[in-house]
Amino acid sequence: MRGAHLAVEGITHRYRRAGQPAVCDISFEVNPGEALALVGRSGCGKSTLLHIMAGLVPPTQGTVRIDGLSVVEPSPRWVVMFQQPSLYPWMSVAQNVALGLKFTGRKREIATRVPEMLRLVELSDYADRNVQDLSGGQQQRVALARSLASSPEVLMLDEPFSALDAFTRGTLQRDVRRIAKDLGITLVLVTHDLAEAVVMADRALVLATNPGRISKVVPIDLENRDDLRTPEYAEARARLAAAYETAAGRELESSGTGGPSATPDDDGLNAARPAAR
Ligand SMILES: Nc1ncnc2c1ncn2[C@@H]1O[C@H](COP(=O)(O)OP(=O)(O)OP(=O)(O)O)[C@@H](O)[C@H]1O
Repeated sequence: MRGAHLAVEGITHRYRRAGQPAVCDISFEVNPGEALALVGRSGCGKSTLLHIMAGLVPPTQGTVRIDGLSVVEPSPRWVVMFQQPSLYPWMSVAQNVALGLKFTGRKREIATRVPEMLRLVELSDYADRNVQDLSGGQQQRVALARSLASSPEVLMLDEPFSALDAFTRGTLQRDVRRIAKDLGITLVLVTHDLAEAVVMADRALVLATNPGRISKVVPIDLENRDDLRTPEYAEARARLAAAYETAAGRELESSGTGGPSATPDDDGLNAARPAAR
């Protein structure tokens, strides 16, 4: 597998024709194999942006390109995992993992790919179990194996671990990052959990609200993501928290409810929208 390059070019989206845009003039790129987090307060447009990037929602304006190809519909090359694993309860673990291959005409690969994917997510011993007998964390691992079976170049995650307990969440965060890095997959993660962004991402885009726009880009250069007690982790987390608060402060300001004043600090990203469409 190999990660794809992702280019988001001048995306604006309005759910209602005359309403305020949910996201406004957003441009950024993600490098092949990079892990990017989209963070920001509830309602800043993280999920809207991810759904547009996955081809689930057509944007009002702008383009998303994956390796130069315009995204206009979902594809097995770019897959999304949601908070709910959406498994078929009457099927076994292996049958659920095989579904993507079955629906995309790759039935012949099932015999080799499914055991391989189950090994990757450490569920080999559960292949024949009914998915209903699995814990929430194990079910998310099944969903992950199903997503990976079609050899995607981009894996998009929409708060996939938020329903899990802290320990299971921490293990899955590290495992998903490790698997994506091992396979070279480009990762895009939506989360409001700053610790999750620091553990999983190489870079975080912090969004401000009303309308959703990029407020700040925060690089997260951490050698060690297994030990969260290091000064490097604390420093990265503090930097991200400061950017998050600035974005939230601006949101308070622009909605006219007061709040801390903030200097514009968008790294020129929204202005630097590529001209090509
Ligand atoms: N289907 C929809 N129809 C109309 N408005 C919508 C729809 N989905 C989202 N919105 C609006 O678009 C804005 C952005 O919502 P979105 O769900 O993308 O934000 P978010 O940052 O992912 O929020 P959260 O963290 O709470 O999930 C919000 O104002 C929301 O009310």
